Amino acid sequence: MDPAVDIENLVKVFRPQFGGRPLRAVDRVSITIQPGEVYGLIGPNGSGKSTTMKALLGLVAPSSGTCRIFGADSLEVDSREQVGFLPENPYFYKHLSGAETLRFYGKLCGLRGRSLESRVDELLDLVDLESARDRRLGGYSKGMLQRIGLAQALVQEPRLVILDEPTAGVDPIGSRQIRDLIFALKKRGITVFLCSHLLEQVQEVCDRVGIIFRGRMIREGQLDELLAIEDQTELILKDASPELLEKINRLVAESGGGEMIRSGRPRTTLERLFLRETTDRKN
Ligand SMILES: Nc1ncnc2c1ncn2[C@@H]1O[C@H](COP(=O)(O)OP(=O)(O)OP(=O)(O)O)[C@@H](O)[C@H]1O
Repeated sequence: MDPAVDIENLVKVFRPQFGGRPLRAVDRVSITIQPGEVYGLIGPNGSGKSTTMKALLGLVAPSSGTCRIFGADSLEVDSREQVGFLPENPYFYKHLSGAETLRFYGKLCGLRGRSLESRVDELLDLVDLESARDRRLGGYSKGMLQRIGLAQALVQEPRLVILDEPTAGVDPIGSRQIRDLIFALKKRGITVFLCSHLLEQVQEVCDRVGIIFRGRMIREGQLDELLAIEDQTELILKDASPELLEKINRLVAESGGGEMIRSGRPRTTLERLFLRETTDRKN
């Protein structure tokens, strides 16, 4: 099966219109995302996350390298058929209601009649905006707007959803709702490619993470592996008596009384890893 996302050696150089130095916004970035995975791209402001996503969507032409969606080159219009996109700053017609907005996008995707109406109902229910369906978007909160944006991205039942900062400007409760929606997408087998500055949320929802810094991918992997501290071992014991702990402290002896739940390396947090990789780095 083709990967959902296959970005190979992507380079994007922006050339200033009136002279000045060209900017290498993305520098030989490769990302492969398998169907059903939730992948998070993190990095400081201006590190090339949005440009990478736009190149994948065919909105920005790569200077070199290729981007493929389920095997189809991003420069071909057909590649976007299976993709839903929530941009960083989605624009909506403020005078339309939630239901009208989804109906509008549904029509653009070729839905009509009953199937359009039932899709609109289903999406409003999914993003928990059923009670606000007839209110104009001009009166929606930021969190509600992000959720209607997410519903819009799901109109044509995409197999891949690309979310550029889905929780930007959303309060913790709204962020939690969006996190739960991402879980719901994963449950349905939909591939999610997101970028976010909310590292705790990325840690919660993503299977794999890439850290991009000044256009380059500096770390990538399964969260478990990335967050493992290499030179330490952790023992988690259930019902361990003080005597047992003492024994363990003395010799790390065989347990006897307690039950070993898990042994492995303790985890750092994604936030600490991110800060270590980006702020301590000169280049
Ligand atoms: N159309 C453009 N023309 C010129 N430079 C651009 C253009 N789009 C992006 N850039 C530059 O490319 C670099 C990467 O920008 P990009 O938006 O991809 O970063 P980002 O990681 O998404 O940042 P943020 O977290 O702030 O959204 C930045 O220096 C930005 O100024």
